[in-house]
Amino acid sequence: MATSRRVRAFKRWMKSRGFEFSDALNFVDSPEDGISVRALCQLKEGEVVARIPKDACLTIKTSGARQMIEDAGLDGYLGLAVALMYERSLGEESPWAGYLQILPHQECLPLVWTLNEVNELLSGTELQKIVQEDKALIYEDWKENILPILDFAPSNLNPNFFAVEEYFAARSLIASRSFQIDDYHGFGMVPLADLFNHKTDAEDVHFTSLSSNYESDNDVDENNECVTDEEELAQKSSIDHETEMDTAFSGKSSGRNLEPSSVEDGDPSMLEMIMIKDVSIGAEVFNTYGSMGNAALLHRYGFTEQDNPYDIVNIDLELVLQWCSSLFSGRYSRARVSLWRRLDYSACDSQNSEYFEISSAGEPQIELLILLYIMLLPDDAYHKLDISVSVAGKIHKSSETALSDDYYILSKEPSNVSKERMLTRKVCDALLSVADMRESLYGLNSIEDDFKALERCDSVRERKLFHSLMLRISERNILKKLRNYAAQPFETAKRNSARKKLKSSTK
Ligand SMILES: C[S@@+](CC[C@H](N)C(=O)[O-])C[C@H]1O[C@@H](n2cnc3c(N)ncnc32)[C@H](O)[C@@H]1O
Repeated sequence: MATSRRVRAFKRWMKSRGFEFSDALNFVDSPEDGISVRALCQLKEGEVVARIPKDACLTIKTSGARQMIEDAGLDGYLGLAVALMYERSLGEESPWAGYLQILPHQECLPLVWTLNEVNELLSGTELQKIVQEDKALIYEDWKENILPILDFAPSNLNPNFFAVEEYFAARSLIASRSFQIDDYHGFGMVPLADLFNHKTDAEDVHFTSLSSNYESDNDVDENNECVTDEEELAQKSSIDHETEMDTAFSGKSSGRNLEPSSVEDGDPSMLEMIMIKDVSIGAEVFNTYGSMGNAALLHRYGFTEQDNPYDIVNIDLELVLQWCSSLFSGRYSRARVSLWRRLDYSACDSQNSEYFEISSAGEPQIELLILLYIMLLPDDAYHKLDISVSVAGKIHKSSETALSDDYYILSKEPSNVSKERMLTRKVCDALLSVADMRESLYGLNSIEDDFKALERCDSVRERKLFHSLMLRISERNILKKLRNYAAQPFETAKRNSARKKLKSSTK
C-alpha cells in the first residue's frame, strides 16, 4: 500500500525534529482502521526501532502555552489539554503541525458520545454510570478552569479552539494516546510511539525512557498529583482491576505500557522503542496498553477485544441489599450487614459505591459469598456468631471453645476462608437471584438478541454499537458463568449421590 500523504508529511516532520526510526517500520494508513505499524522486513528482539527526542513530545513544558498554563495554576491532564488545544489553534504555525495533522480530531471514546448514545448503548454495563459522571465532571472542569483562561489570554488566541467540544476532543486524545515521559515532563503526547495499536498480553515493542537530567524547583511531580474526582471515577474494578489501576482520564499510566521502563544507559534526552520479540515480515507490530478488561479498553481507548481474559463484572452492594429486602426486613438485613462488617469484611469501594467483583471465569469475590452466608444463617447460628464476635478478644484462651463454629470459619483473612464452605445451597440460590437482578439491568434484549445484533453490525461504520455490544456480551457471558458456578456444587453433589446409590444397588 502506498504511503499516505499525511504519513509522508509526518515522516518529514519527524526527521526535522531529530527522530530516528527504522526503515523497517511501515506506517499503514487505512480509511477504516486508522494507522497501524507493520514490519517491512523481519524485526529482531532487542532492536531499537525508534529514538524520539523528549523535547519533540508535546507536554506542558514544551508547549508554547507553558506560561499561560502555569500562570493559571493548571497541571496534569487539564494543563496538557490546554497545551494540545493551544498548539492546534496555531495551525501550520505550531512546531507540532506535522504531528497534529496525523491525529484524528478526537478518539471515539464513550466520553465523546452523546448522552443519549451512552444511555442507549451502554445501558446496564459497567460503563453507563461512569461515563455519565465523566461527562459531567469534564464539563465542570472546562467551565471552571478553561473558560477563565480565555479572559486573560493574548488577543491573538482563537477562542474557538478552546470551546467545550474541543476540550472533550483533547481529553479523548490524551486518554488514548498520552505516555508518561519522565519526572520533568510528566506525561504528554509522544509522536510515533502513539501509532502502535494494542494487543492484550502480546506486546512486540516496548517504550523506554532514561530519567531526565532536567531539574527545577517548581516542577510538580505529576506522578504524585492528588487523586481527583475523575481519577476516583475510574477506580471501579472493571476499569482498573489490579494492573488496570490506571485511571482513564488522569493521564497516569501506572499499569500499562504507555509508561516507559527505565533504561540504564543511553541518552537521557531520548525515548526509545525497543523490540521485545521477533516480528515477521508483513506482520503488525503491537504495543500493549496494559492488562485491561473490555470496559476499561472501551472507556479509555474506544475499542474492545474478543475473549478478553481481563474482563470482569461488578455487582453493587446496593443490588445485594435489594435482593435482601425481597426476603427480609430492613432491620434484619442491617444487623447482618453490620455483623459482616464487624468481622472486618468489606466490598471494593469507589466513588461512594461499594461493589463485588465477578472474575472473567464467573467466580464471585469471597466477601460476597460471606455476606450471603451470614445473611442466610439460621437465627440461632447468627446469634451465636454475633455473641462470639462481641466476646472474642475479651475472653481467656481456655474458654475459646465458647466461640461458635461459624466464628472460627469466618474470623480468618478473606483469602483463607474456604469458598466451598460458603457455597451452601441457599447461598448458591441467592447468587443465582443476584445474577438475574444484575442481568435485568441490560433491559429486555436477551444475550442471544445481542449476539444477533453483533453479527449484523459493521465494526467500522457502526463502531459505537459494535463495541458496546461486545461489552454487553462479555459482561453477560460472565454472569452466565456465575450462574454455572452457583449451580455446580449441587450438580457435583447430585452426581456423587447418584454414584453412591449406584454403588449400594450393585452391592
Ligand atoms: C495510541 S492510538 C494507536 C494508533 C491509532 N490506530 C491511529 O490511527 O493513530 C490508540 C487508538 O488506536 C485504536 N486501537 C488501538 N489498538 C486497537 C485494537 N486492538 N483494536 C481496535 N482499535 C485499536 C483505538 O482507536 C485507540 O484509541
